Amino acid sequence: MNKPAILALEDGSVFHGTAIGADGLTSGEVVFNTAMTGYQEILTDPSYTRQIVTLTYPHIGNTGVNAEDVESGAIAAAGLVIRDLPLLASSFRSEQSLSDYLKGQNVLGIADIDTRRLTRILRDKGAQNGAILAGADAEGEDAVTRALEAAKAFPGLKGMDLAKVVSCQSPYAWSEGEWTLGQGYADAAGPDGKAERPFHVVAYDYGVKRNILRMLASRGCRLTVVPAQTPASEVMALNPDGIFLSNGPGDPEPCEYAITAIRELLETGVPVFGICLGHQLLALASGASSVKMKFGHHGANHPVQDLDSGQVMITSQNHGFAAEESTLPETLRATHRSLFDGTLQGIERTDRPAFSFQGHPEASPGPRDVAPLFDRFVTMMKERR
Ligand SMILES: NC(=O)CC[C@H](N)C(=O)O
Repeated sequence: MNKPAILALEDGSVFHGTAIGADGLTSGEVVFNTAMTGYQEILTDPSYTRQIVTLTYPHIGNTGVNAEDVESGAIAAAGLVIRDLPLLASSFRSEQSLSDYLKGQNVLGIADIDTRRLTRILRDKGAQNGAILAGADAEGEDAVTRALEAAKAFPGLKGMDLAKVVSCQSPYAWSEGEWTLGQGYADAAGPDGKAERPFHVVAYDYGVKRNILRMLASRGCRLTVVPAQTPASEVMALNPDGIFLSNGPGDPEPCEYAITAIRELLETGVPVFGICLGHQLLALASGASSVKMKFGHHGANHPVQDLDSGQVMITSQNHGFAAEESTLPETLRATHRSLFDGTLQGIERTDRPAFSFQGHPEASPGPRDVAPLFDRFVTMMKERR
């Protein structure tokens, strides 16, 4: 039997639907993602911590879920909102239904609501704080009032430091990702899987997605992943060839520990590469400012222009904050811009081997246009030798 669920937004909007995950209450910032594929990667992307994600593609769950397509150890999103959950999951890779997956991880989901109406609200008014009530909690005369109260009680992501909350507790080595791509290997040895990977990269885990680590490993990087609050001195003691700044949830501005460490690391001249939150943190550490966007970028087909070559790339995106181009200091140069709204998508330091990208070059929802950015990082490490 179908169980009821309610989604409420801080603006007073209420949606009645069906519970497809765990019972109970969840709150967070409600955002919409326009990708047609990749719901499992989206749910497990740590950048979605404290966000309730609605997917604009109407049928979600068609291919079930499997143990391979996760970007982290567990679902990170605070809840899922969809139009329609198919009755049957059909794929040779499917191990579980989306509904059982949500329930097994105690994550709430709501289906059978008008996600187009919801998305219009989020586009017009901006991302909204919201709440889902599901199961017995969504019953009773006061259920709507309770949902609205929970939506209004969520403090919002502005000012929220979540990178250190989702980060790993202690350093670990990462080697998954077959070393197949040429750029990384020392001149004599090919990527035969026997030679030692030539570059040691220390990767800050602000909420890192696993495919980023695989992309680096497949280019000949040995990785040491370190907690978000690791001081610069400890990173330098590991003798890195390069430093990677990961994606992650929340507002970059309160991450003082990261901004301070990055500032110190930039002084050493070791190559630095940042993605998404890591990009925003590189900007802040270099003296630029960040802003909260109206509804952000969450999708898999966003056109981004390389300002040097003029080339337009189709990119995967997931961010609600942005480094502001008008605040870039002399030492930072804009390298990429979104063709949707003109916001900054890439920067490089003019005085240091450091660059970053706002979108997700590791995601491959079809297009792989931005993957060469990883090669650029490897080339930088090679050149520094
Ligand atoms: N994917 C990310 O790293 C997101 C960065 C940041 N939390 C934002 O929303 O802008």
